[in-house]
Amino acid sequence: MSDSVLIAPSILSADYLRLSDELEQVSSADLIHFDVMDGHFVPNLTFGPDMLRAVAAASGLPVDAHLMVSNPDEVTEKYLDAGASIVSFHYEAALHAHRLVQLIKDRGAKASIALNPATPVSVLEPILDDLDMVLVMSVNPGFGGQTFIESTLRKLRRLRRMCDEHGVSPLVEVDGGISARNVAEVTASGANVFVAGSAVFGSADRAAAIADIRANAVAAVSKTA
Ligand SMILES: O=C(CO)[C@H](O)[C@H](O)COP(=O)(O)O
Ligand SMILES: [Fe+2]
Repeated sequence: MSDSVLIAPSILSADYLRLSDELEQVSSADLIHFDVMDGHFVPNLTFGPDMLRAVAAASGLPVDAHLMVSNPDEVTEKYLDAGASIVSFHYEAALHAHRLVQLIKDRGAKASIALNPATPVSVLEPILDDLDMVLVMSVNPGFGGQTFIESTLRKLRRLRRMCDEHGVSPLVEVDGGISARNVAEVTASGANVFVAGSAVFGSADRAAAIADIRANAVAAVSKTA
C-alpha cells in the first residue's frame, strides 16, 4: 500500500465458482474489496467472515471489508478476527461510531466510515481526525454494475476541504461505477482509493483493466500536483 493511488477490485463481480483463479488474475491490484451485504441494510446478501478468511489466505493482498450491514456494532469484530486489513462500516448504521473506530484501530486494522450518496460529509466532522479512510459511495449500496452518481464529485471536493481544515489526510475511497473512463475526474476531485467491480471482472483481461484504471488515476494525480 505505498502508491499514490490504490486499486481495489470488488469480488462482488467475480466468478464465484472460479474465485481462486479470479484472485490470481487481480494480483496486480493493491487491495481486495470485500462487500458484505446482510439483506437488511441493503436488499442483497453476499459473504460472511469465513469467506473473508479464505479470500485473505488465497489472495495475499490486504482485504478491504465494506460492511453493508445494519448491526456493525455487533459484527465488526468477526471481520477483524477473519483478517480484514481495512474495515469500513456505514455511518447510517452505526450506533457508536467512535467506539467502533477505536476497536478497529486497536486490532491493528485501518478504520473507515462509509457514507451513502445522500449522507453529507459534514456528519464526519466530530470523528474525521480519528479515521484512516473515508469511503464515499458513488452508487446506492447493494449491487454492482450501477452508474456513477455525478454529484459524488462535489462531495469529494467538500471532503477534501474538510480534511484540509482539520489538517488530516485520510485515504479517500470511492465505490460504485468506477472505470478507466471516469477515474481521472474522480481522482482530481480528491479520491485516491478506487473500487472497481464490473470494470475489472467484466473485462476479459483483468490485469489490463487494473492497469488502465491505475494509469489514468496516476496521470490525474500528477496533473493536480
Ligand atoms: O459496494 C458495492 C455495491 O454496493 C460494490 O463495491 C460496488 O458496487 C462495486 O461494483 P461496480 O464497480 O460494478 O459499481
Ligand atoms: Fe463496496
